[in-house]
Amino acid sequence: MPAPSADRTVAPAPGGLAELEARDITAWFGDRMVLDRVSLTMPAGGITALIGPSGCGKSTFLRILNRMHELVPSAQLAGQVLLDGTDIYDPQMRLMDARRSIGMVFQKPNPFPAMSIRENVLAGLKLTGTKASKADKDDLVESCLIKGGLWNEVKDRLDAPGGGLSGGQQQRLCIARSLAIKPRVLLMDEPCSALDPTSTRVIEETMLELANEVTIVIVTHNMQQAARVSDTCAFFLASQGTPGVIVEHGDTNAMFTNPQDERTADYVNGRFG
Ligand SMILES: Nc1ncnc2c1ncn2[C@@H]1O[C@H](COP(=O)(O)OP(=O)(O)OP(=O)(O)O)[C@@H](O)[C@H]1O
Repeated sequence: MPAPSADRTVAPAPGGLAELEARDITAWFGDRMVLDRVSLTMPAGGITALIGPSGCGKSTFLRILNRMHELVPSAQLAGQVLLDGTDIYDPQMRLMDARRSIGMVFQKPNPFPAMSIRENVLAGLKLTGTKASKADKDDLVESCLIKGGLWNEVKDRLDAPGGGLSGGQQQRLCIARSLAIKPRVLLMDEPCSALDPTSTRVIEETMLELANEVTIVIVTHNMQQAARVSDTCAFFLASQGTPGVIVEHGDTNAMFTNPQDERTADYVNGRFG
């Protein structure tokens, strides 16, 4: 269980909770279009789940939301991603600022294995050139590990290597590391798919607590997980080699109990995918 957020919490990011809006996102790898004019608003302080069968473009869409798509040499993109109204692709916006505001947690936990737990949490400060006193760093390590739901398990061994933790603990360490640079949005690409049910439950509880201070977008193949954690949901589909589109989006409860599109009903009820 994540420790209850007591006296010390991660201070809200400057600017507070942020809405993320994707407008008319079209994406290509080489000549191949993989997303076709996808628009989606991800509400501030909410958890939005991206669901859909394999290959429909969910991860590509997620990576576009913090400018990771452009790391692939053949990748191209059209459209806008607005963080509280500011386009993260605007030439005035520095790449570092976009990535700093919009953090990412990956499918496979990727702590720096030889670095200590403490150094892992603080790694983002180094990368972003942020200076902090020893006392501030101690506070930050503690508050981020509390928020990541890991503090109680590691508080007596902060100098032990991050690679010595279990898979679930490593993933929570990665969440704590992301929080240390105070992102306004946290993107999570199947964060529990490599974890056992107990670790999955702890991460889900952590997410529900974090949503008070950071907007969350999660890609998941697990329909129960989408139903448990998300407030809103978007169903992606790429039928027969066509680019991915959003077939339906909206309130998660409504999409699971009363989907408007037959294809959504078939997918959420496990009839394909
Ligand atoms: N680096 C890449 N180079 C070329 N094509 C890619 C690359 N990454 C993804 N694709 C293609 O883009 C399409 C969308 O892939 P993407 O990984 O976004 O789908 P997904 O819905 O996240 O799938 P999954 O659920 O299996 O992770 C797929 O057809 C995939 O083959």
